[in-house]
Amino acid sequence: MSTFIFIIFAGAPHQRRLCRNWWFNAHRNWVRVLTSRNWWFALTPDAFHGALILGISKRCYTIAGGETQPFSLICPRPIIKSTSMKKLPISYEILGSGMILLKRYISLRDQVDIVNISQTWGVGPGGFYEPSHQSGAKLRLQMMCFGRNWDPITKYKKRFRSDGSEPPPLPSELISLAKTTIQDAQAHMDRLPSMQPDICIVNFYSPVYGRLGLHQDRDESSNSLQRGLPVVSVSIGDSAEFLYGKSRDKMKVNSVLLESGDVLIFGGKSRLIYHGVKQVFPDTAPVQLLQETMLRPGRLNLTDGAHFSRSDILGFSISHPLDHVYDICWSSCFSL
Ligand SMILES: O=C(O)CCC(=O)C(=O)O
Ligand SMILES: [Fe+2]
Repeated sequence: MSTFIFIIFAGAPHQRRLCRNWWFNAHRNWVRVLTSRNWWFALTPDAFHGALILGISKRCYTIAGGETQPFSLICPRPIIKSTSMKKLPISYEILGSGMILLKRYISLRDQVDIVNISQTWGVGPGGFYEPSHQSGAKLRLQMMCFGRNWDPITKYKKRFRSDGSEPPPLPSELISLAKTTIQDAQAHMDRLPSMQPDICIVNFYSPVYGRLGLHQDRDESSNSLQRGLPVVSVSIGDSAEFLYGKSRDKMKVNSVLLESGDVLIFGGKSRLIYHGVKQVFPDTAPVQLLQETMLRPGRLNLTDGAHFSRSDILGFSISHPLDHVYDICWSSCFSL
């Protein structure tokens, strides 16, 4: 179910966009005061000083919490606007040492499979939920984990979530995808270690409202971080503006567009880059993907990583010029 709001913003296109972004930000704490089957009235005292907003309740765009149903990636709806899948070939862009963006790397077929896998597990125990920061503020996304539980407060410390659920096992398709992607990336760049994933964080961002602040992925084992074992980040659905940089300084970060089917890898010297999602652009998902999956408006991101490295498991740490070769052997042990 989704929520459609009809509000007309006047002005030049950039003013309308600013206004719309502001409105979505200001209304994340909607208060529903009256509902019927298809209509509801929401009071928004924070932004409009008590103005009454009229909406039609269908729920795909529901961005505030309070739902009792598990969050579903699927939402049947007419596809009004969307982009058709570009017939451009796969290409790559090196964004830094150990950081590479593979454009259009994942085929439509595989994107559909990834949505279906995420949906199947996402509605079950250990599925999507809205995580909170220590302050109590909610992250502006839905999240679930495969393989190992991570959340912004307990990090990897707790095996079970506060609702008692355990993360589902990491699907073999996601393991193979991460490993193959790294192998392909290694053909284009040096100093990118191989990686055997044991964790995948799945995020879903609503358009306009969804975002993720600048952060480092640094809760994995110290061996994994020291060895720069890469993170493999897969984007599906609406496009996003992704920020990355050496520090949290917003003035110094770089920005790149992540589109459906793109894979971003950061390992080696870039393993601890600051990164975040600034915004998700509505109606930018490929129309074929929406037709085949009925994916709700927004962006799905899967971040695969290695919480443990080979050294953690073998109980010693190797630092050797041939580390790269060891890593390949180690990965092949797992793929047998
Ligand atoms: O959605 C993305 O592209 C980034 C996700 C991310 O950084 C994370 O889950 O740690
Ligand atoms: Fe991250």
